[in-house]
Amino acid sequence: MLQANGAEAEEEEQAEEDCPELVPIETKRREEEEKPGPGAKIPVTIISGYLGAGKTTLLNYILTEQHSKRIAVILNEFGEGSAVEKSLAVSQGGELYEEWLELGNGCLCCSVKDSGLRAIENLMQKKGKFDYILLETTGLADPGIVTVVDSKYGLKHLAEEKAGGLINEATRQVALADLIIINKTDLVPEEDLSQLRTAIRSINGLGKILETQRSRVDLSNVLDLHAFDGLSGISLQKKLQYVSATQPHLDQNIITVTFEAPGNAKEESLNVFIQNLLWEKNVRNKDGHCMEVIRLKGLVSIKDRAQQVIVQGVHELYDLEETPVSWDDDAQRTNRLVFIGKNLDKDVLKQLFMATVTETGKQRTTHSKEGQVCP
Ligand SMILES: Nc1nc2c(ncn2[C@@H]2O[C@H](COP(=O)(O)OP(=O)(O)OP(=O)(O)O)[C@@H](O)[C@H]2O)c(=O)[nH]1
Ligand SMILES: [Zn+2]
Repeated sequence: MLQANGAEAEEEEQAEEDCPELVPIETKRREEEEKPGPGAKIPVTIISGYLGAGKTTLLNYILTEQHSKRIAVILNEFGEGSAVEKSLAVSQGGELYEEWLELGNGCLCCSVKDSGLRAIENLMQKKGKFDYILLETTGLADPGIVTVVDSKYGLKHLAEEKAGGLINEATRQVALADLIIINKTDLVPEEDLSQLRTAIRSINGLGKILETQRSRVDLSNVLDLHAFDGLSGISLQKKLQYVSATQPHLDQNIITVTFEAPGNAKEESLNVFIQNLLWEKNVRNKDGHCMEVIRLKGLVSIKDRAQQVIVQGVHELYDLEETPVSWDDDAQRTNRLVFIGKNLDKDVLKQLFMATVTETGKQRTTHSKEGQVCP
């Protein structure tokens, strides 16, 4: 997770291989901004989107808009060469600071892992505390993702075909998003907008969709994308309940599926289940195609744990996080999971989950056909 976490800060130094954890912000928060919930975590929002969709416009809007939040912004502009100069702007009490840092090319989790993370750490130490960190990027990202889609070219980008049946970048960005901003609505008639909306919703049944001009969005929608989740398992439970399963729309075949399975999950087995999906990629649908999960989100009940646990997954990265919310009584204990990805089959996933993860299930170790390995 890309969030500051006091306990992990020291380990971070040694565990260079692991994905990043930001340094702790031990300074006291301003009282009027004191929020409930555990520790001083800084939400990281990542702004992705196709070239020219309006990411910079959104960042500029956020930085110039009146708000009482202290926000650090890292611009991850496109450029040539193996190391690209990134502009880093910091809005603090209305003033704007700028810095430059070097991030290696490649997907965000790798970039942030090395120099990017260090730059953020330095920044935090130098400038003190921030309420939010925003990153603009076109690559892979951690939870807290805003994707800006161009009204005029969005459909075309979503339909782009990639060699070898790979998922195109635009679809991936929409699939990963917690918030999808359909920007430049001034450029297209309602009919086109409606088509784009349908295509986006068919890919991602979980994220919120907003429509804007000049990326002018209510900031409360952009900041704190996951604070809600972390503070209240109950709210997430409600939210997940209303997630719509989707039907494939464009050729990309990325859909959202969701299921609920009552009972307790065995933590060990849950990890194996998730790792088979995200790491081994050896879970097949009824046609024998390997499922490819881009985004995973859920609220689970883990055996011997009083609190509700949130599952967050983005590509190979995933994370189980305890919420402050307890299960009221045992009858209420249930697991609700949402998957966004390719070749997904709800029935197969649910059966596998019930058979291998929940307490009552019969033991079954793997779901892959023998001798066949998923790519
Ligand atoms: N017509 C119209 N143009 C817009 C809107 N929002 C942004 N633009 C324009 O679109 C262009 C690209 O916007 P940027 O914010 O630079 O897009 P970006 O996603 O940061 O682009 P890259 O960093 O190159 O990927 C600029 O010329 C903006 O002025 C909008 O709502 N309507
Ligand atoms: Zn990576």
